[in-house]
Amino acid sequence: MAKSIDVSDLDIYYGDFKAVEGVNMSIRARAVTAFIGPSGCGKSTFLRALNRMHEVIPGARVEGKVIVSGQSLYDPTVDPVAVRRQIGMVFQRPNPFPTMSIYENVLAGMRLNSKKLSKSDADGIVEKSLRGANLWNEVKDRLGKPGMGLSGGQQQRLCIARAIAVSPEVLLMDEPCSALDPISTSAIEDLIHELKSEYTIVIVTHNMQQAARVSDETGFFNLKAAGQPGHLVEFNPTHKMFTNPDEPATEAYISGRFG
Ligand SMILES: Nc1ncnc2c1ncn2[C@@H]1O[C@H](COP(=O)(O)OP(=O)(O)OP(=O)(O)O)[C@@H](O)[C@H]1O
Repeated sequence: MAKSIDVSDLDIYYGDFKAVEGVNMSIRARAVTAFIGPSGCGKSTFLRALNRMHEVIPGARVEGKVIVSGQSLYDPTVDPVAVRRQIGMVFQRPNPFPTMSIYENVLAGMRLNSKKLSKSDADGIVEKSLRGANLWNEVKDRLGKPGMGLSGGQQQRLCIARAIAVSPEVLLMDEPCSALDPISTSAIEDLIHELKSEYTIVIVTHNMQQAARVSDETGFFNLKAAGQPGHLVEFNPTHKMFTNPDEPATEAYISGRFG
């Protein structure tokens, strides 16, 4: 089931360095939320704090609250591995497992969850996930072939199929199209549009046209100065953000006057 995420007063650190400061935000279920902003303002850091991937870096930690449909993500009783299962992540570069077939790549997350699957259940999940990622028709006759043999755009859709195979509640995407050509980018954007009926999707993108095309809500992050923490300047419906933003800094960024 898609879940909403409420963030309050979130500070994010790498050791002593505060990378992101004071974020308050409500991310809606079954909607696409985009994060934009100049390089180094903490978009990826903030995204990784939403599924506890941030803390795998030694010395990294957060202060503040992240509530996922009523449950505190950083509560000491919460298992971070279970969180990462429920809140999946797709990365900038497609990263299928190099030694695995297309079929096994889709199931990799399920296998990690150590679920014993019957052949017919496994077949069903593979087909459903590949259909969900709009890849089924292109690969159905070569499921046993290596995932690495696909094009970049197909590999990224395979990674999305792998992420949705475990039925996550939220999908986090960190610049998922930055390594792709315009046609593959368009395929991923169409897919994001379809997936939002089932999932809560959060996407970091450098491409403002992409944010405008795919998202319902947009957060603009910025830095006050070099070496200072990044912060959320404005969070608004995407249409408003790109036509009539509240903050002059947002206006300057989206009109290309800096960043
Ligand atoms: N593993 C790390 N250890 C220490 N500092 C880090 C680490 N990763 C990121 N940072 C720092 O945290 C700040 C935010 O980085 P982050 O990658 O989140 O920004 P970003 O907005 O996603 O940038 P970009 O758009 O260039 O990807 C930067 O100052 C960066 O140098």
